[in-house]
Amino acid sequence: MDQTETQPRVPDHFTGDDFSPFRFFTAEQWAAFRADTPLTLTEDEVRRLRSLNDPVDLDEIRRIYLSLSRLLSSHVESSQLLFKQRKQFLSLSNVAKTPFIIGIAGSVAVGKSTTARVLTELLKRWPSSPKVDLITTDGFLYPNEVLRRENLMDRKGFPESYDVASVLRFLSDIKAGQPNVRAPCYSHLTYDVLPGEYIYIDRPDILIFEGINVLQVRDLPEDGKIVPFVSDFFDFSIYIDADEADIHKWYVDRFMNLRQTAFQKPESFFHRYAAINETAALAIAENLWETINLKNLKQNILPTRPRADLILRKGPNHLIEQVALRKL
Ligand SMILES: Nc1ncnc2c1ncn2[C@@H]1O[C@H](COP(=O)(O)OP(=O)(O)O)[C@@H](O)[C@H]1O
Ligand SMILES: CC(C)(COP(=O)(O)O)[C@@H](O)C(=O)NCCC(=O)O
Repeated sequence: MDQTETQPRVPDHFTGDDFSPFRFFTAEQWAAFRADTPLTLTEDEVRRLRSLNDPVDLDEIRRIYLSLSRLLSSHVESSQLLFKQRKQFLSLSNVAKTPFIIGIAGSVAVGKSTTARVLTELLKRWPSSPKVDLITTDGFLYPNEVLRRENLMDRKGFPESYDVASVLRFLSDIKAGQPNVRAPCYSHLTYDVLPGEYIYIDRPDILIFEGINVLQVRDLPEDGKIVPFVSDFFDFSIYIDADEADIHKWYVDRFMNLRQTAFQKPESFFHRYAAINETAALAIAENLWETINLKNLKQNILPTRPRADLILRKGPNHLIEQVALRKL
């Protein structure tokens, strides 16, 4: 039996009732919360920040992202105040600054990278000019060599394909205020972790941590050992949501589009799919979606949606139509 059939049904948070832990807004209602937040990005900059096939434009920044930026600003301010008060309470003088960590979760191909890059730029442009860094979790995937050895190549993106201990070490060092904490890098072109390549994160004010499984809850070890979850390190979390049929279409469209671009490069892992005919390529994309990414969405990603502080729900055209904000 397909394992997904045994999973509990995920409640649909967009039917919102009095008992829901979320408040629900249409994109238009949400846009009003922007108040006097200034627009600090240009159309050209947004074009450069968005991923292939993502139509996000300045209207979407005005409608959705400025209110989100304002909300995040109040969360960051409150957490800085709490940090100061806690320092006074404990009579501490020399404590390292703790970065505010924002987790961004959602399916493969839902547009997490665009949201993460747009938010990084908007937050950097706050009047306080905070240092904002962005890390994607794909760098923490095991290298293909290990995945092949463990027979996990068709489980890429599933919890067992990540070096979770490394993720936890990274986040714990970041939260401890360590300087130059390194994170490994991933290439979508070679479809592998880049050996010996790292990005160094040096005491940012805000870290955006983006990846499909960042809200995952793991099984507790039977030996009673205490293990943190990745999301224990988050101060705020966002889940990017859309209908399964829409994400499926975006994944397949992007794959077909990549055939004309990235796959043309000889070093692309998918180079062989640039040469085959369209029908055969379509069948490959459908198969990758069905057997890996959809399975992962149903089994591991969608069940984490209710754990987010904010859910951004997209319509078929990739634009955000509804926003759900966790009640305090
Ligand atoms: N095979 C690929 N070759 C090149 N780029 C890719 C490939 N697959 C995905 N990407 C790019 O990698 C980024 C991350 O994609 P993904 O993990 O699906 O998350 P999301 O679409 O939610 O940002 C996107 O910018 C996407 O365009
Ligand atoms: C690398 C990914 C698992 C995404 O990882 P993330 O950045 O969210 O950690 C995904 O893009 C992927 O490669 N999925 C495997 C199936 C496929 O090739 O689409």
